[in-house]
Amino acid sequence: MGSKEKVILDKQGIDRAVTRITHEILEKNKGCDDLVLIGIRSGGDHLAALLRERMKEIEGGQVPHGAVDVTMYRDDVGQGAVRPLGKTEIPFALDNRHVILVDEVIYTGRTIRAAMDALMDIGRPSSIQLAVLVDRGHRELPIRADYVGRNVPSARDENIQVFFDEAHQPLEVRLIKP
Ligand SMILES: O=P(O)(O)OC[C@H]1O[C@H](OP(=O)(O)OP(=O)(O)O)[C@H](O)[C@@H]1O
Ligand SMILES: O=c1cc[nH]c(=O)[nH]1
Repeated sequence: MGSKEKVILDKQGIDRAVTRITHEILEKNKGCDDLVLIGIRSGGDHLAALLRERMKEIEGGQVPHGAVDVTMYRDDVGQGAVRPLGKTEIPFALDNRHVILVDEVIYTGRTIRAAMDALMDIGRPSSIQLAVLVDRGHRELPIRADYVGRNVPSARDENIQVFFDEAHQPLEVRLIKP
């Protein structure tokens, strides 16, 4: 790791944040009966899988888990090469369910706007709630997260990256200075 990088959350810190967020989701929704978890590719789906596991440990229920690729819904889709990060895979109905949308980092909010449009094309959920591991500020749209692992004040030219191992388990979150 270079001197321009700083670890914001290590494995244990991520684990604690995921556990806390899971409890907050279960508290707010009075359990997991009507929930579905949708992760945004490519890292949000790994975090959604982790939340699903944690919910099973705490509550015993199996929450449906899907993934959304937002590439074609992005507002900059016409401005460069389009590189889908994976497929949208939601093999269940969203109607009348509470969707927990999951992503690694929220910054401008544009990815979340795209994800909400993608989901609304698929069904009509009762609600969409947003869980992120890191909120780094600098929103450009009126969007906020309902569940946040860590708020990290950042400069616009910095970058925050979540690293995963080969089994898609989160390893650490780093702030990278230019
Ligand atoms: O709020 P925003 O300004 O839209 O930024 C947040 C998005 O940026 C990152 O994805 P990125 O586009 O870097 O792709 P990645 O998931 O492959 O890292 C992150 O995972 C979020 O999806
Ligand atoms: O710092 C940032 C900004 C957008 N997306 C990220 O993953 N990190």
